[in-house]
Amino acid sequence: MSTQEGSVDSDRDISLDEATVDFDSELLTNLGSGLINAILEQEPTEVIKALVDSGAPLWYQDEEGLSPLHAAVYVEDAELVKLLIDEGAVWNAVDNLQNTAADIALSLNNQECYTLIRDAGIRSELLLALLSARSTLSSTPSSFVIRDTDDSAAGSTDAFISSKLRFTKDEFGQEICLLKLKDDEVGVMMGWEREISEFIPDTRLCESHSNYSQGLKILNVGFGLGIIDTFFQSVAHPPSHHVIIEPHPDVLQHMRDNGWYNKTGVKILEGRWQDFIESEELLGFGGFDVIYTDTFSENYEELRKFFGHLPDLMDGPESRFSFFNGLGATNALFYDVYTHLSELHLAEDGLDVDWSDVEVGTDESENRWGKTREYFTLPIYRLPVGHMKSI
Ligand SMILES: C[S@@+](CC[C@H](N)C(=O)[O-])C[C@H]1O[C@@H](n2cnc3c(N)ncnc32)[C@H](O)[C@@H]1O
Repeated sequence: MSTQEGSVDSDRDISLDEATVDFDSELLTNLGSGLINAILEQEPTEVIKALVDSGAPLWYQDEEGLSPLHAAVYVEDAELVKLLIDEGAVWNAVDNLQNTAADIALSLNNQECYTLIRDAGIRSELLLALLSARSTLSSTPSSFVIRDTDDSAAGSTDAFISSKLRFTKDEFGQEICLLKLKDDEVGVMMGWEREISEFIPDTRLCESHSNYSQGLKILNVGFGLGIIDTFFQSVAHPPSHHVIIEPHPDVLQHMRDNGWYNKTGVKILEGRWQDFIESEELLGFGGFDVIYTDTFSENYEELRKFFGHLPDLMDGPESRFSFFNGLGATNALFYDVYTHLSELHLAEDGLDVDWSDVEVGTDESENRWGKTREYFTLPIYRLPVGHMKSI
């Protein structure tokens, strides 16, 4: 066969392949839109099931981003929602307005549909966490929490630590810390979080502890603006030991400039928590009464690893643990799934969690923090306080 003949044959192969792909995608589009229409027209469940069995794709989304699951929620058919989930519907697909099917259920005040989808999300994320712990599973479209592939300074610790930070004051005189990201600056720690931090040390973590009057042993991971550490220092009975783990050179310099290295009882461990977690330098304190962590640039997988070290770090059943519960906080469903996921994972590590709702989205603060609050757009912050389960 000549080279020329060969290229004619391969050209024909390519166009045959293209024709097959076109045919397949047209078929799938027809099946997908047929399924969505059948759901919206409230055809009997058996008809819908037959369409799914004959290959109608549950992942299909029409021009408006509507999926079969969105459609089932629009017609408020909980039985169908369950069927589609059991058949593999994508629980976290968003339409063109960025609404998941569960968001639609919330807006319709349909608790049953919402809970079915939320629980599917929790199951899916739990499974992915398990698989990811056992293998080198990479991110999948249905995982939003377990693996975060953001390698910018906002999502990667390495990039974050080598980025420049700017400590400044905003127009209202509040101290803020900004991180340079390409042409933009992102808030690493913003004043609005004070509302959350203020709530933590006195009431939840410190005052009710039986060692409070003799000075608690406190561990904080991630100094940031030092809001939480300042609160820990300002309680009526200051900590006997106050360990702060912080890796960023600009933050460490800021701590130096503000006298943190000279405070009584304060020990600064320069590095990441991963560098110290099994070290004598940290474990030598012999168990902490209060532990808090908020590392900004790490994903849930890292937080989950930190949870696993808590039994070694906590002094006993009276010790308390809290963390900045901010992952998934741009969407009510994702935040709910993430909150449940962390509760289940903490339970595996032997901790019970009490949750308190803190209002952070008053109209005034909404305008006040504008773009800098884009990573937490919900009106309610769910504050966790964990205790070791007593045996
Ligand atoms: C959002 S700020 C913490 C804010 C703090 N809770 C406050 O009250 O101001 C996050 C901090 O975590 C630090 N950080 C990031 N990765 C870390 C890691 N692996 N170990 C310890 N600290 C880390 C950052 O340098 C930053 O100072």
